[in-house]
Amino acid sequence: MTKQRIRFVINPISGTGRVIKWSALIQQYLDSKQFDYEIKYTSAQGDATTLAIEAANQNIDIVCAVGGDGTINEVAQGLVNTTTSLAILPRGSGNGLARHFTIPTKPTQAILQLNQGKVHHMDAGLINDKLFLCVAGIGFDATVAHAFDAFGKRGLLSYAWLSLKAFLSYKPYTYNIRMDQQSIRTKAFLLTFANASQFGNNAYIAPEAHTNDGLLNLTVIKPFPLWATLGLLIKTFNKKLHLSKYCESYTFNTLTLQSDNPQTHIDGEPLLQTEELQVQVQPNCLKIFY
Ligand SMILES: Nc1ncnc2c1ncn2[C@@H]1O[C@H](COP(=O)(O)OP(=O)(O)OP(=O)(O)O)[C@@H](O)[C@H]1O
Repeated sequence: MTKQRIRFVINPISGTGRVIKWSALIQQYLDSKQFDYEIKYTSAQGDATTLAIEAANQNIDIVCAVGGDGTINEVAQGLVNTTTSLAILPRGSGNGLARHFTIPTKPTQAILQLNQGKVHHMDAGLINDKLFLCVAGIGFDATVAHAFDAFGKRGLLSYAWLSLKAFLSYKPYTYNIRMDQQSIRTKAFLLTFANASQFGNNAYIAPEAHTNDGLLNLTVIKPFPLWATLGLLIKTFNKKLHLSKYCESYTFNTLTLQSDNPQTHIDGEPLLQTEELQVQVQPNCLKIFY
């Protein structure tokens, strides 16, 4: 059997909490009969893309992103439309894409799962020419992503605190959307463009989204009364959000959106945009190994 070559691209600053000794764990648990591997570390933003492009040029079979959705996104940027597959060892705060593919969040189990991995094909999304793999959006979640970025302190507690603070003063915007053949004008609490089903932490914003259907999903959460908040949260974690009367769900190939809201996010990373948003699916553009 020919061995597969894996390049691990580790973002040493991803995640919070204890330091994980990836190199020792990979040596111990990755099946050396199946794989030859090398480990590279990022030292700045953008490095993961450079390391992934280099690996694809060397026909390395798999580049495994070790980090959060930001690192995965950077690796994927280097692998789209190549024969090299993306793999994931999750080490972020939300791990939306990894959880979508039921990749374990425990390091040892995630490495052991690589030993059973197979290649699958997936779509991605483009939002104003920037790649997203999991979700991108505008509205409340983007406001929180911007606040989180500016806050400086990471972790779930900071995220929960900033979400609560933003929620108490949030004013919904009006959006003009042109989606394939359909036009919608709507006020919304948030709009999410989803390739995969969740934001991270098993918060299913688009429970019906599939990464291999050649389509993106749009979830529109309409403004809702305060008393409906708990029910919406419960539905989000129970994969039932699409059944709420405050939620509208669509699938699309291409979409343009105009609004006065300048704050968007891509896979949870904040993005400021002034022009209109253009979102489109990139069908079957990436191989993923899990
Ligand atoms: N060595 C480095 N030093 C500082 N920043 C880095 C380094 N390597 C990568 N980065 C940047 O770190 C950012 C955050 O990475 P990542 O998303 O993996 O972690 P996270 O923020 O902890 O996870 P999550 O997105 O799930 O919250 C990325 O935008 C990446 O460009």
